[in-house]
Amino acid sequence: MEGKSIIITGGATGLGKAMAMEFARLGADIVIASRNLENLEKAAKEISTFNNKVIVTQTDVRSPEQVEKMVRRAVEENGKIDILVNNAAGNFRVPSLDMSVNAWNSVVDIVLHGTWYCSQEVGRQMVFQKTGGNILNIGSTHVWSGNPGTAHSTAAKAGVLALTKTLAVEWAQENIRVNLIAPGPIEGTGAAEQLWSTPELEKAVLNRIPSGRMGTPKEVAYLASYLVSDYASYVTGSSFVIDGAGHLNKGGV
Ligand SMILES: CCC/C=C/C(=O)SCCNC(=O)CCNC(=O)[C@H](O)C(C)(C)COP(=O)([O-])OP(=O)([O-])OC[C@H]1O[C@@H](n2cnc3c(N)ncnc32)[C@H](O)[C@@H]1OP(=O)([O-])[O-]
Ligand SMILES: NC(=O)C1=CN([C@@H]2O[C@H](COP(=O)(O)OP(=O)(O)OC[C@H]3O[C@@H](n4cnc5c(N)ncnc54)[C@H](OP(=O)(O)O)[C@@H]3O)[C@@H](O)[C@H]2O)C=CC1
Repeated sequence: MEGKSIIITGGATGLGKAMAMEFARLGADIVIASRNLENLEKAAKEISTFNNKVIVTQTDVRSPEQVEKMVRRAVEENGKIDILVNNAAGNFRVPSLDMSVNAWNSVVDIVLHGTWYCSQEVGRQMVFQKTGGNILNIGSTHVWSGNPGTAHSTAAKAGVLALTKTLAVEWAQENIRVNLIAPGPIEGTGAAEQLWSTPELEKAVLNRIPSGRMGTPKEVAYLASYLVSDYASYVTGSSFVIDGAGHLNKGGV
């Protein structure tokens, strides 16, 4: 990944930071973008221990104007963009019958609209550069299993999966690959705080995973590294589940 210029939204925490660290270890220049500047600066310090360039940009992916600024900044600093990881997301548990309009909009705006704004802006830049490139979206296994209590996130992630396939076909001639990683529960991340914050919830989540444990952020980062690298040069329009077989039926009666 030497010399590659990579934007990771939500790159200051959880899976985003783990991917940023791994891409940096492999030699890439990193731009991390999210809302909390303090988190961004703290993460940048850690990511720059690999002697690569790390830029932070305070960006709310729900704003097309802020996304445009983020892309302009990345191009000014690094001269180009090779890879975009659409990782930023919001999620919380709320019964569907009680969900407010704002609660629905807030999550769908971050997950689906934010992914679209970033993809379109970066896609335009990659076409302008005539370099090709690739986009990696972070989805969720909930798209296939459903997940009571997170209708907003699950529906938005399904939109992201459909967008992945559509853009992969539309932009294949531009040599832009578009893929998706669908993680199951990963330990020590924002999802843990939002979705299994009590011991009872955590136990219920663990119970559904045949491998008997949650994944780690590093395991997701290793898969991401493969997908954005040239080892995956013929892989596009695909989704990759990483969940210890959690989306499959465990068997038994
Ligand atoms: C296997 C896992 C799969 C996927 C995992 C992940 O994605 S993990 C990723 C995990 N990481 C993250 O999620 C990190 C980022 N997450 C966040 O920043 C926030 O959770 C956010 C998504 C609410 C966005 O913030 P914001 O400042 O834009 O929003 P705001 O504060 O203005 O609220 C907007 C509306 O939502 C309402 N509402 C909020 N919480 C709850 C609740 N618990 N209950 C009910 N409702 C709730 C709130 O009341 C308001 O509606 P109202 O009252 O006006 O009708
Ligand atoms: N961890 C898990 O078990 C799973 C995670 N996923 C997916 O993995 C990805 C990472 O999740 P995880 O690491 O758990 O969670 P985190 O909460 O650690 O990461 C979410 C990141 O998104 C950023 N973000 C949220 N809203 C916005 C916004 N409006 N604009 C820009 N950035 C924003 C947050 O930063 P800030 O608040 O500062 O903006 C934060 O850094 C998400 O796409 C999630 O849906 C999917 C399945 C399982």
